[in-house]
Amino acid sequence: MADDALVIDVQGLTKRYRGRAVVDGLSMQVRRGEVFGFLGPNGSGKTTSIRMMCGLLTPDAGAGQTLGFDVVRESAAIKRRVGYMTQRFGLYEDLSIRENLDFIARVYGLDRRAARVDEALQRLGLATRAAQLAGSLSGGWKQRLALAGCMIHEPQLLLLDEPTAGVDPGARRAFWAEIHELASRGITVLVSTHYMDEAERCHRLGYIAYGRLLALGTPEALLADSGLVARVLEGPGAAQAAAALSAVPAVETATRLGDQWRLSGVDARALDEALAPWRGRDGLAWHTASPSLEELFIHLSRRSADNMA
Ligand SMILES: Nc1ncnc2c1ncn2[C@@H]1O[C@H](COP(=O)(O)OP(=O)(O)OP(=O)(O)O)[C@@H](O)[C@H]1O
Repeated sequence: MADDALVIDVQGLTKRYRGRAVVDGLSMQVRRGEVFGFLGPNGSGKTTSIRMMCGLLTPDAGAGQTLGFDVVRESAAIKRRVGYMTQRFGLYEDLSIRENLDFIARVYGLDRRAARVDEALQRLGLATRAAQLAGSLSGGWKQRLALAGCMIHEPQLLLLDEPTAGVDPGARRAFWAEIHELASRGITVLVSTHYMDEAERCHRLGYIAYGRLLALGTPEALLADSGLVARVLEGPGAAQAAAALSAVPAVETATRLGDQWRLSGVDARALDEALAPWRGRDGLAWHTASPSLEELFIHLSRRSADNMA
């Protein structure tokens, strides 16, 4: 497969449960080696979308290919080439680290089992602790072991469903360094997340709400296209001003960050007009700032709720 080959190319994927479309007409493409993130409120259809694209769930309508195979007719071939990690990690706590990896290798019916397990242990830096029970590992190490487990059959596509829930920032950084290392070797990664620090590490993001893909692009492009602006308020009067301004329609979010407050919205003029009467009151000062992904996320959530109302 060429470097710029499309690993995922789907059109109109739809899934219905009890007559309700939980994913409605999903069309998208993902290139080889891309780290693609799905964002969206709880229950918006992220997991269902990922599962349909990876042969784990049959769509009720739509068509397309993943890794060159038909998502409806050749789902078994796709499944064999996919590594899937859910937030529960799926480890056996009362088996050792080596036994967990060996078990997964057996389930996949792999050849060279012992060698593959040894390679995974070396890669993880866990060779000397191979006999330790998985249940005794810290959250960060459990996560790395789970990642090693879902890579043992050398999949070309990796699915990560909220992979860093409950893992500390240091372990998260190490995990993401590993994800990008895999991507640089040509492995494509689909990740669903509620964490903005994970979202900003993706090459591209898709925002899903009510089963529809409402925005798609790089984090930078999504922020630029949103038209959002932000203002940071400082000084003793900041809390009082932010409390009053949060009722102004142009203010979409008012967020406290320690002693500072951030306001965001799409109408820069209305935002500044609302702020103007507060200048200098109680030493209040403010400056412009780039909008954050969190502010973008809230903006998109509100907009989609308004459109669906
Ligand atoms: N097997 C099923 N039967 C019936 N409804 C389902 C089934 N699987 C998912 N759903 C519903 O489909 C909708 C989308 O679920 P999905 O798990 O794809 O959302 P999500 O965006 O991944 O959510 P979260 O962020 O909470 O993980 C939800 O309303 C869910 O209850």
